[in-house]
Formats: sequence, C-alpha cells, structure tokens
Amino acid sequence: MIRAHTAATVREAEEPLLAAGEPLMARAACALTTEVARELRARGNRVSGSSVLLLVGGGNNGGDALHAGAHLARRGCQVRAALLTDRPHPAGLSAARGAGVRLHHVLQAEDVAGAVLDLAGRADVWVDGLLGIGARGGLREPLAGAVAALAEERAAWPVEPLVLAVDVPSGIGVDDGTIPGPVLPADVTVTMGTAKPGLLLPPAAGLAGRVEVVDLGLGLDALAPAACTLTATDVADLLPVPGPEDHKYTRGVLGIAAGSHAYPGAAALTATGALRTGLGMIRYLGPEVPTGLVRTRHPEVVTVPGRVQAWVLGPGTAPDDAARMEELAEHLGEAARTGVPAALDAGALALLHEETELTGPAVLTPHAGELAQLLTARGEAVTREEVSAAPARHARLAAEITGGTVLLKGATTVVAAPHGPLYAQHDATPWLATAGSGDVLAGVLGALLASYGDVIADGGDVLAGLPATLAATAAFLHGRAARLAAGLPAEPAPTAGAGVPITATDVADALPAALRTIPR
Ligand SMILES: NC(=O)C1=CN([C@@H]2O[C@H](COP(=O)(O)OP(=O)(O)OC[C@H]3O[C@@H](n4cnc5c(N)ncnc54)[C@H](O)[C@@H]3O)[C@@H](O)[C@H]2O)[C@H](O)CC1
Ligand SMILES: [K+]
Repeated sequence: MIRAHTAATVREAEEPLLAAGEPLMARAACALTTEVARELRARGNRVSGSSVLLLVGGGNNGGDALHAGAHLARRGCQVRAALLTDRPHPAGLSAARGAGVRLHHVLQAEDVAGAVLDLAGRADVWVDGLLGIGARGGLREPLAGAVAALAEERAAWPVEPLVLAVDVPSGIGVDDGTIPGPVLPADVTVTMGTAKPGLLLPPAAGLAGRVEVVDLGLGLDALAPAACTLTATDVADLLPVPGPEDHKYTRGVLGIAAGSHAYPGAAALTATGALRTGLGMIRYLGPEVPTGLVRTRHPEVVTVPGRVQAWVLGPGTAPDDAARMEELAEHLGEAARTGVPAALDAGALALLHEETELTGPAVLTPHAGELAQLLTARGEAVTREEVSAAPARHARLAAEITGGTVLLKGATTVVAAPHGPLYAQHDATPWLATAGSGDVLAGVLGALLASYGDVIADGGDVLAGLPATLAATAAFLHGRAARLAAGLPAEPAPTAGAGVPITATDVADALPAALRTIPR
C-alpha cells in the first residue's frame, strides 16, 4: 500500500526530529542528488559535465534544492540557481555558493520569466525547488508566470529536459490533489518522509511522474494515511479463497437488480463481472428480456428471490423508468433491513436524490456527471467539470451527505467514505472508456461485497471502512483486467505500448487472468 499523509501531519512528525538536530534536510538533499544522478545515467548522460538548473523558492523546499545543487556541483555538474526569492535558505545558499553553484537573482530582471527561460534553455535537468508543503493556494507571481512559461517551453522542446520535483511539483494542492494554478509537470518527484495526498489524487497525481519516497524516519507507519493506493499485495490479502468447509452460501450470494427493456445487456455484463470475480451464487431479478439474456449467458444464475449477502442495484436502468425505480427502492430497503451492503449504480443513484439517508452499508459508483447531479440534487450545486477538477473533495462531500461510500469513476478511481482514508487507484487504461465497462465494475464490486456481506452486516463500526477497501479492490481488479485485455502489462509501465481496443465483455473475460497476477 502506498500511504500518503497531509502537510500538517508531516510537519508534526518532523518537529521533534528537527528539534533533536536530525539532519533531515541533508538526508533530503542526498536523496535528491542520487535521483538526479540515476536519471542522468538512465538517459545515457554522464553526471559530470551535465548542466543543472535549480529553481529556488523562499522556504526549505528551496533549501533542499540548494543543498542538492551543491552536491551535484561537487560531482562535476554545471549547476546554476535561479533564485525566485529575495530570502533564499541561508545554509543552502552558503553551501551552493561554496560548491561553485552560479547564483542568478532573477527577481531583479525586468522579465523574470524570460530570465528563467534563458537559464533553462541551457540545462539538461530542472530541479523544481520553488514550493513544497508550505504552499498556500496556487503559485503566486512571479513564480506562476515563470512556471507557466517553463511548462509551455518544455512541451515545445525536441529533447525535453529531465524535470525533478522536490517533495511535490510546486503549486499542486498538496492535500487534495487539485491544480489551483500553473504547475511544472515532473518526470520524477522525490518526496520527503512520506507520499502526500496530492501525489496520489487526481488530477495533480498526473503531474508528479514517478514518485520516490525518501525515508526520513518520521515514524508515520502506525498512523492511518490520509490517502492511499492499493497494490497487488494488498489485494491478495483481501481476495477470499474458499476452504473445504465452504459452499455457495458461505462464499456469498449476490442479488443483482440491473438491466431493463431499454438496456438488457447491462444485466448480463454485471453478472459476468461478478461471476468472473468469484462468489457463491447470483440471484438476478429483473424484467423478462434481461432475465432471458442472463439465463442464456449464465445458466448458473438463479432468477428467483431469496436471501442474499449483498446487492447490486441499477446498472442499465434509467431514473425515468418509474416502475423499475420502485423495484430498486424495495431492494434497497431490504438491504438496509438485513444490514447487507448494496452497490448503487446508474439509475439507482437517483434514489439518493431525495433526502433519503442510507441506513445500511452502501457503495455508490457514479461517474463525474452522475456525482454532479447527485450533489446538485442534494443542495450542493456543482458541474461535472468542477467534480473532475477536485474529485477527492466532491467524493468525500457526497459520502458525508449520503452516508455511503463513493467510488468515483474516472481515469483514476477515487474512493471516499464519510470517514477514513481516501483511495486513489491508477490501474486502468483509457481503453476502459467503452460502453458497459461500468456494468462490469458493478459486478466485480458486488462479488466482493457479497463475499464479505455477512462480515459487514455483523461488523458494525469496527468494519465501517471495509466497503471502501473493497471498492478500491474492485477498481484495482477492473483496471488490471482492462490492461491485460488491451495487451498491456499488468503493472502500468511508461515503456508499455499503446494497447488495443477492448469491449466490456473483454474486460469481464480478462478478470480471471487479472486474478492470476495477484500473488496469493
Ligand atoms: N523542515 C525541514 O527541515 C525539512 C523540510 N523539508 C522541505 O521543506 C519543505 C517545506 O518547507 P517550508 O519552508 O515549510 O515551505 P516551502 O518551502 O514549501 O514554501 C514556503 C515558501 O513558499 C512561499 N509560498 C507559499 N505559498 C506560495 C504560493 N502559493 N505561491 C508562491 N509562494 C508561496 C512562502 O512564502 C515561503 O517563502 C518541504 O516541502 C520539503 O521540501 C525537507 O525535505 C525535510 C526537512
Ligand atoms: K517543489
């Protein structure tokens, strides 16, 4: 699990160490130096003789950059420092000066951005030490103008420089992953002590490049993270493996109320997603046409009512289908009465547009537009674009308003419960943006909720966070299945090819292959 902590938590953890004289900045600077050298060699460049530009802000982030610049100068790099502050870190400045770093007081230039661009044009490496966890809002001038010019210039260059961000790419929302102003996208972010939520949460996470965490001995492992990302090892611990005493009822029975005359296929895709993930049995309840389709595709699915350990409600249904909405509302009421978890997708989300309080464990699976509709219906008028610009904040808000867990679908899936860590899962591929993939995801989620349904129903507050963990697990499996179906490696890799077009059925059919990549 990749665990991220807020700026305030990091500061609190740093304090006693700094007070005890721990050389945190020295450790940070060494880690930065090592990473720059590693990246230069990986690009076939010699360290000695390479040119490095330090972008230096007025705080300790700039201090890290200046100390690293001094180390690089001593290793033979040509190092220049663009001082975008009139109060550079004193010890860092002295170390840089002593090592022969060329200092440029660019604030004195008439055109600050032009002066920075001129220096940048001569550098193989840009070290972004403008702003770290001391950021207050988006970058202010003149840093904003300089960074916007660098970001634009870099994209236009035939051979892009290596951009290495100190702690975080300057100007991102460190705790919420927003992009409140100009940011210089990084190839590598060397983050101090622990990952920050803004390095996991979209859209800022997309600007961080590869994230390397430097161990500063902050001792945060025992602390619940503010945000996290599940890895294959975490998922392995969550996937149920049946034993000799198990039978279909102990493995979990999932009720699926999905599909309609207008969208019968969603019922089959949801059932396929659940079956390929693994569970005891499915009870499908729906209109005649989708029922016939489900029976044909999956003769093992039962189509009569009975006890279930979880529900999937809504794929392939529309809010204007009043009769279907009535049926979904009854199933939701039954889930609440029995305390079993319910996944609410598509049309079922409209059940929450009223002031209904979810009384049982539920996981909502909206995309940004559906979340904007739900929040607006509940009095928080927002647009799809506003949700996409701050997905974590809006997912958490919807979780607090409805009492449910929100799995917000997108290039990166964000999961938020009313309390507890946020999850950010980057496992998917853009090929997943195809009709029906959400139905398959609902089935994957339903199978996991059914497997743990009795535990969740009996677990009370102790297991209040389990639906969120299972939702993140579902996103992990769904994204990995899509990658394998598209001919991409299970683990996202920058060197991977483009992949090939896939269908929702391909994704569902690739779930067993995705499960086989999990080290169990
Ligand atoms: N504490 C330590 O010894 C270590 C810290 N680490 C590094 O230090 C930074 C955090 O440093 P801090 O001085 O608290 O803040 P910053 O350097 O991030 O920035 C403060 C600096 O920036 C100005 N500023 C704030 N908001 C904005 C804005 N929106 N636009 C422009 N300028 C802004 C503010 O006025 C200050 O001048 C941390 O990230 C680490 O990199 C070490 O790594 C570990 C030891
Ligand atoms: K930075």
